[in-house]
Amino acid sequence: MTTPIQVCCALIERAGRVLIAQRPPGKHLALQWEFPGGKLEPGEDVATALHREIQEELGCDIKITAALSACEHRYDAVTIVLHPRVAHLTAGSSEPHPHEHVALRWVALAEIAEIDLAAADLPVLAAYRDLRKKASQP
Ligand SMILES: Nc1nc2c([nH]c(=O)n2[C@H]2C[C@H](O)[C@@H](COP(=O)(O)OP(=O)(O)OP(=O)(O)O)O2)c(=O)[nH]1
Repeated sequence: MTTPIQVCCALIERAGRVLIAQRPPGKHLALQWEFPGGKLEPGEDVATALHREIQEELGCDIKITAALSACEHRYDAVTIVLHPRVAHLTAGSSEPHPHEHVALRWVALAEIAEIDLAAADLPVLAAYRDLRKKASQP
């Protein structure tokens, strides 16, 4: 069995919505939607990798506000361990632009079920829904 690839991703929140990005054609999971992020480089921790990836992919700066549990997912060709973080854009950040994705969308949780999300992201989404539900309870 091959060693899993460590991948970080950010659930960037704004005004009750979360940013999702559509993967380019010709890559693994072509045209599916994901949370922006990417592979950790050797020796990198999740936060460092995520700040780097978000700068490279979207040209913006984030502040991480919460960590969700890591989830392992086995695709046919590769196994990944996804390390999700909840975040928001910093006050001085540029607007996100899709440098490496086909498209970006800010989606409400109520509409995200309709989106063709990468399979590894489904448990991430469930954990995020729980977090938001707990936060809204008195
Ligand atoms: N960034 C990201 N990758 C995800 C998510 N869900 C999911 O299954 N993946 C998979 C897709 C890829 O197989 C892997 C991440 O690889 P990537 O291709 O985005 O990584 P990278 O940005 O470092 O790109 P590259 O150097 O391989 O071109 O994790 C997600 O929400 N965000």
